[in-house]
Amino acid sequence: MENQEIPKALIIIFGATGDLAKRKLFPSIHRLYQNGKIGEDFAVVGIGRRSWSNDLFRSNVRNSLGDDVTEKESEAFISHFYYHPFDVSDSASYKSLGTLLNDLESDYHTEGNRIFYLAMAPQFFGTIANNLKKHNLKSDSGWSRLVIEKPFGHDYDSARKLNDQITSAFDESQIYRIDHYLGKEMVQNIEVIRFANGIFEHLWNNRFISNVQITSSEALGVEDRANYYDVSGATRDMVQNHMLQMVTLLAMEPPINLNPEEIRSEKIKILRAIRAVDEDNIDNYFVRGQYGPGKMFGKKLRGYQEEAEELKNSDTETYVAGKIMIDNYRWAGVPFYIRTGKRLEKKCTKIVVEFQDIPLNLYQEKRRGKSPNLLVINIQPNEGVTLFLNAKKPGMGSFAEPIKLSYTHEAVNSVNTPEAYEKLLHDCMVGDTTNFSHWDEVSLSWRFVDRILKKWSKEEPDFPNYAAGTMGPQEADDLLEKDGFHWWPTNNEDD
Ligand SMILES: NC(=O)C1=CN([C@@H]2O[C@H](COP(=O)(O)OP(=O)(O)OC[C@H]3O[C@@H](n4cnc5c(N)ncnc54)[C@H](OP(=O)(O)O)[C@@H]3O)[C@@H](O)[C@H]2O)C=CC1
Ligand SMILES: O=C1O[C@H](COP(=O)(O)O)[C@@H](O)[C@H](O)[C@H]1O
Repeated sequence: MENQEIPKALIIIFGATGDLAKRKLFPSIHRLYQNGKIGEDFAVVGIGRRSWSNDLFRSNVRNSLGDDVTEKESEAFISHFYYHPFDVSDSASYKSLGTLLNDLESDYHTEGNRIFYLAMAPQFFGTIANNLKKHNLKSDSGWSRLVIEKPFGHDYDSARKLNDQITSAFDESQIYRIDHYLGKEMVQNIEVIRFANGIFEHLWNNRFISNVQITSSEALGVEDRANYYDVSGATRDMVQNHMLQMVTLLAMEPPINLNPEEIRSEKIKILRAIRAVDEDNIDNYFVRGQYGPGKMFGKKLRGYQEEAEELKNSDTETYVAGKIMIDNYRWAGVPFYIRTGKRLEKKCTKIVVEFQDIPLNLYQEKRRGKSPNLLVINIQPNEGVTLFLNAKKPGMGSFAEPIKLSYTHEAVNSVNTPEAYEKLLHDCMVGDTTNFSHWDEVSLSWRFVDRILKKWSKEEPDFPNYAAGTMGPQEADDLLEKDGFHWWPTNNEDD
């Protein structure tokens, strides 16, 4: 990791007229500017095919910042933005891009530092990386970094091919593969909660933990991303990346220090230890679903197949739940349950660590139902940690009742935590690769989900199998019930 001086760089965004740039990248760069994380020594070059002028590009950047930012505040910021239209498959156009970058480099004193941010469909990644190399756009004087958006491939083979293309132009150390969950405040907090608290780390194993549950539910449906989503599905869209990343952070051994290489090496060991389930056995570990018509807040909702013409008769899964077993000394026998899906009851990402009961619980008979100790890490929409304990029920007699100790992040920090993209962009500018995915992680994750997808591709699912606005198909509940567990609720008010 490099030192944390105010970074100076040119940021070249391929796909600057697109949705991601508008919704996430421009506002994040603005927050970095507003908060003094970047100074005046930066410029952004936007690339797309649309024949926009610098002025039109700047006014789009300005609009992306929302109404809370005044014209005066935005003026200085947008003056750092330049637009350079061309088709990225037109090799000759990279020459003029090079000239523009050299000019801006001297105007903005960026010392040769360049971030090439590929906010475009993956089929362009190889072409762009090759042209950047061929036309010497990688800097000789400063550093050059390539930021790549998901999806990183469609399966292991295509990811491997994509990686070969990129690594023929950039070293692994220059490649920053974005997984925006790794930029979320409470996902980053997993390591701190585990490794800075004696009370947890000593219990963090199969002798004291009975199971771990990770839920990432979305109330939104497929929206206007039918083309992308229908070839992806929930497994490629969420499990291969975000969900498995959270599993590795929860399960990894303490690294010898906090260097990116050490953390990565521990995460990779977990991915290698995840049980590779036989094809015949996959139904005992993973279930899939697709939403049908339903209701949310009294409003009727369409089913997935009715959301767009091209989704008619689709057998793409919009929901996945699974049991992941990590066959190593620490975790043997402890299921890590994951579930994620669209058009569920509510937007919620949370982790529940369920501790085993004590060998002889004197209050067992007097308790209503099961109330094991739970550590809940709330990732969104609320950020915080809750520990569920049992204490005496106030009043006569001696009965135990569950109580909770809660820490809500916003209440303590009062300011909004930075957006995931804001942190990740800053990490990239200071050369911190900790929260980006290494090829070894990506490849092992693909190998894991490929087995599941291969099995599913051979069978016709009985879709739809859950109503929009519910928490998913019955099969997901059965998955835990047969192990003697149940999903802990996602009610945010219970956190
Ligand atoms: N949007 C999101 O929330 C998220 C997006 N992503 C990923 O980010 C990437 C971009 O997504 P998104 O912004 O939604 O996509 P959009 O379709 O909104 O934007 C695509 C961008 O690519 C440009 N483009 C397309 N073809 C060419 C070409 N031949 N030459 C030059 N520019 C071209 C378009 O510019 P023009 O039309 O002017 O040519 C546009 O700026 C994708 O990989 C997506 O999976 C990842 C996570 C979330
Ligand atoms: O990567 C993706 O993530 C979003 C969910 O992200 P979140 O930060 O809102 O939890 C998901 O909607 C999208 O389909 C997927 O591509």
